[in-house]
Amino acid sequence: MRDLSPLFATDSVRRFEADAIAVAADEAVLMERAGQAAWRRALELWPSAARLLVVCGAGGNGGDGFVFARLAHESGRQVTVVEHAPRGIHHAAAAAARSRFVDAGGNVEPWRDALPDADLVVDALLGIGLTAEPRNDAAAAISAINAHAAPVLALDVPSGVDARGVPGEAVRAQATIEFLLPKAVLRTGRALECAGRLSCAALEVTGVTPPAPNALLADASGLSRWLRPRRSDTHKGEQGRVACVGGDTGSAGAILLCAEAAARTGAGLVRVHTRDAHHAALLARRPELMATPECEGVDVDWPDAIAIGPGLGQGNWGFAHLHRVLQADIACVLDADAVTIVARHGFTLPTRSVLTPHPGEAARLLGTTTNDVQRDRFGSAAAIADRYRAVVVLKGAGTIVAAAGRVPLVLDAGNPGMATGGMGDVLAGVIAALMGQGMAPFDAACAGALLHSAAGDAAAADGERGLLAADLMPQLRRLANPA
Ligand SMILES: NC(=O)C1=CN([C@@H]2O[C@H](COP(=O)(O)OP(=O)(O)OC[C@H]3O[C@@H](n4cnc5c(N)ncnc54)[C@H](OP(=O)(O)O)[C@@H]3O)[C@@H](O)[C@H]2O)[C@@H](O)CC1
Ligand SMILES: [K+]
Repeated sequence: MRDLSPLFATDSVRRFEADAIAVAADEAVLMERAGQAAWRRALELWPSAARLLVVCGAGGNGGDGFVFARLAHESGRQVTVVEHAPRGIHHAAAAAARSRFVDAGGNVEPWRDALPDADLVVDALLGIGLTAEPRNDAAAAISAINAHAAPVLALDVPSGVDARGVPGEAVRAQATIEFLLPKAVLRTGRALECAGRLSCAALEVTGVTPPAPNALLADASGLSRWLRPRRSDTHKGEQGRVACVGGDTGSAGAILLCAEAAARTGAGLVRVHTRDAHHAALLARRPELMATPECEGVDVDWPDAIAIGPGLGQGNWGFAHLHRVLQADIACVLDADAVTIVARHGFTLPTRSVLTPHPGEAARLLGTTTNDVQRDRFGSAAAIADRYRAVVVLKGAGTIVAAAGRVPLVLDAGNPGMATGGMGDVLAGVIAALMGQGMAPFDAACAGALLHSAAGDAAAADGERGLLAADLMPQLRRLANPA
């Protein structure tokens, strides 16, 4: 079993930094080590970059940049520092780092609306001291970094990322080197896209207890934590009966994908509740499935878990099915239209519920905007979990699984090729199948979201563009059986 990697909120990093300064090393020492680690990283990633441009801000992040600049200058590189400090440098260690660079013969130019040519840009403008949208002057410097032709190495965070996400303009880096502890905020949403390749330098701090993690990062290697081989004497009744509810007229494909994914994730029996007109096509494609005549409705006593929502629609047909399911005390996954109906009517959910919203659906659940959700993905996932007393899988780059009282999981898996129709339907089937096999909702959501993203990555080996939801099926089967 591999452990999941701990991630930290910015205020936890701040507290750890304060402890480190009190116990292990003073701020200037940490800054020196940060600059050294960044310089080593630059040499590793861009060994032949001869002309280096370091954009330094007024705080500790700028100080790291000055250390970097001095080391690069001492190694014989051509270094220019562009300083963006309209209110001057008030940070003592940063001011000292600046003086050492200048004393070593380094060249500092003030920010003047444009940046000189270079082979590599180092972004040392803003670090974790940012607490709001960058002011106009800083936003202009960020835009100039983004417009530069050279690759960008960001120090600690891409400038413009704050503790919750990306409030406005932000640097889009090829790589980011974090200091002390890896940050949760950089593993999801727009901040993830801005960070590029991530690495973390621990700055040789010893004898200081790290804080409790604020999130856990999971990649495909974590699947074996949840998915164990089956007992040899098992039978299909033990592997879970899963009902998939959805596929109103014209949306048969959505519920077929959901049901097939449940079967490929090991559900013992899968029953589909959809329009009668869809049955022939459904059973022709997957004869292992069962389809219940519409007139019988959903038998909530039969399944061990239900996936409801794919292609459900928001009309009377879908509403009636959802209403029936929510009366029962059953493990259920609510996806797509089911999420929207729940948001609209404020239904109370069964105790074992998993909601799988994309950011737009999450905004409906919270009565806010998609931008607000993306601005603070961890906070939004937690707020939905609290409000609806459910496990939440907030989809999108760096999918988050959250539940009240649990440390959230964030996925280091998935790819842009998965932004296509039907992928969410597959996810709902996967999670329902795992709940049907006896997993608790939070574990099923974690394992299911990871399995789904890992299957998407495996399927994308043939190319992200043109990836279809159905391409995940063979990969789901393979990955659901880790060695
Ligand atoms: N953590 C660690 O262990 C270690 C941390 N270290 C490093 O220190 C960094 C943290 O340093 P920090 O606290 O000085 O903050 P930081 O990000 O440089 O920004 C401060 C400056 O930002 C500015 N500014 C603020 N808001 C703004 C706005 N809205 N819009 C525009 N500007 C705004 C404000 O400038 P001013 O308003 O004065 O012009 C202020 O002076 C950290 O990320 C890491 O790199 C390493 O050296 C060692 C180990
Ligand atoms: K930065």
